[in-house]
Amino acid sequence: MRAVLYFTKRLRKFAGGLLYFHLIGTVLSGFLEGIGIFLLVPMIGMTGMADIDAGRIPLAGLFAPLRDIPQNWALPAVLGIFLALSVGQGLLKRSNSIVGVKLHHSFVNRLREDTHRDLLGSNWSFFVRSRKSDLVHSLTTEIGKVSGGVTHSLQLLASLLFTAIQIGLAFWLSAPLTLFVIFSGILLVLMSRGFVARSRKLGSRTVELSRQFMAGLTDQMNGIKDIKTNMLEPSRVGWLKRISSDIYDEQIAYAKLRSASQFSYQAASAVLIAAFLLLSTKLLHSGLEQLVVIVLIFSRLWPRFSGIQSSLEHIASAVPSLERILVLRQECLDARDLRGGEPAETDSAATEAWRLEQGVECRGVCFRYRQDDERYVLQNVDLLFPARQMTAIIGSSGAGKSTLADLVMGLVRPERGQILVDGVQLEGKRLQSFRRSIGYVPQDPYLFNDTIRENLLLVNPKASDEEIWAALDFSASAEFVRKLPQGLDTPIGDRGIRLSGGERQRLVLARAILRKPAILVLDEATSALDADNEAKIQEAIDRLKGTMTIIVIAHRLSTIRNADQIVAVEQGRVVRQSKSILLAAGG
Ligand SMILES: Nc1ncnc2c1ncn2[C@@H]1O[C@H](COP(=O)(O)OP(=O)(O)OP(=O)(O)O)[C@@H](O)[C@H]1O
Repeated sequence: MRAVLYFTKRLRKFAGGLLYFHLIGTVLSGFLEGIGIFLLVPMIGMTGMADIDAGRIPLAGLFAPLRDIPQNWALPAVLGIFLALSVGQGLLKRSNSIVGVKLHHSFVNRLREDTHRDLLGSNWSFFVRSRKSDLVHSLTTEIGKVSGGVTHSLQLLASLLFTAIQIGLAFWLSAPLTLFVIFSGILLVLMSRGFVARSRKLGSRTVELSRQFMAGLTDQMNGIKDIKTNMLEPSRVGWLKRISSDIYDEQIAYAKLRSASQFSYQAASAVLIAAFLLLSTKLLHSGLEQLVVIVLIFSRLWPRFSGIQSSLEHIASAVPSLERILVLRQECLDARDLRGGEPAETDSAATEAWRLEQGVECRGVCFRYRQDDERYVLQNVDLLFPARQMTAIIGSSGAGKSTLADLVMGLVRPERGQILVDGVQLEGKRLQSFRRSIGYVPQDPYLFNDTIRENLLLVNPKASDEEIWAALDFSASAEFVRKLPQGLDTPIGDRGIRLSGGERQRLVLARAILRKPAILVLDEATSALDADNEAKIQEAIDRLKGTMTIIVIAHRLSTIRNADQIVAVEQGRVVRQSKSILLAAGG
């Protein structure tokens, strides 16, 4: 019931009056549904066409004027009223169902957009510890399940309202019989609590299985080259077979549960209707007309009970997905990127780029990825990256070079110590502004499945073609882009798969430069390049010296030769900062 309340509260907050409008529309439409048939008996009775004691039927008085209609017009008049009621109900149902679909989808869209925004607002550490496929799964499959929960919550609310009205009407017809049915209904609800609990359990299992499924498939697609080269296809086929069989078992279990619940309802209905007829004829001596009306009402009311039960089962199976989304959103809020509470600015124009005047300083910085890690990745780092100078960071693999760059860029925060930019610790908007002024080329550059132009414009949507070609020239990519059949408008495939590693690296470098950054961070950005292209980029970087702050993480001596400062990181500590010693050692 907590989930129903949650859905209802959210829906009410989101849709306001429209929710009530929709619910009333649904109730009215449900109420009118079949009312034509229900009223046929009193209407025909009132025309005098059949010998029915209309006086014993409620609402019959409404049709008294039918008595005055000439006999041969009576049937067309009755059928006309029946037709008008049925068509009116159909039109109401149609427009109301459209309102319902709009309400439902706009609510789900809002939930997805909010969750997505919360995700994007989370800090880098959050992404480091999360499985990406789980996040995609939450935004797709789990929100899809929540969407089903919303539909059933709307149906449930309408059913409850409708049932309440029908019960009122039934009470008016016969209080003892209504009490009997309500009592049976309550008994049934109590009996079927087990079904709801089991639906919820199965819902949790579904979520887990589909997460595993998506994670496995994502891994497989990302590592398809390794799979092919190592001939791992049979093991992957086996994996899919196993998980498909688990999903099959779980789906069958759910189908069995639902059919068992429906069967018990059907059986209980048959018993109830038999007992009900016996009670009304033998004990209460109800007349035929009254009995017909009561049977008609309960034949409409009873399916509602089973509808309520079915909705509760559906909602229960959607609850684990909803809970996962709520937990995820809370985790995102706890891992907000920017301290001070405000979410990341989505409008890039809203924050001015930072102009670095003095430099970025690490003061007693200690960092580890997890609080329970014994070892710190970086320990007591004291270091200044002076503005408009080039600093090279060297060190063995795993020494902490990339982590140091992440700290400088404000992607992760030190556990102890401070990162000062121009002498101040950055928070909120100032941190955003600083981030906007960084051009970054990672070790494993990412390109989107789009054209070269779109990939470049991502960081500077207003860049002209001239600026784009200048950036391509800088990164020694202009030549290969010109040779492509569609030039700048060439699609580059998933993660830029249609380009070579070196071409991808050069494009990402062009993208970083197009941003006109105040700080350029290159994390082994030339590792995939041949000597010729590396030399060209080296020259270009040399030309940039003095115009921007450059931080280069490098293994090759050629990359660091022209650096103003060289920082050696070893096992999380900055051990050397002297350029002459290193260059002398390197020959
Ligand atoms: N996301 C992460 N979670 C946990 N530990 C991490 C994570 N990223 C890096 N580490 C650990 O932090 C240490 C430093 O990693 P880092 O990537 O900074 O090294 P690096 O000097 O850049 O290495 P390389 O030259 O191989 O890129 C390593 O021991 C690594 O295992």
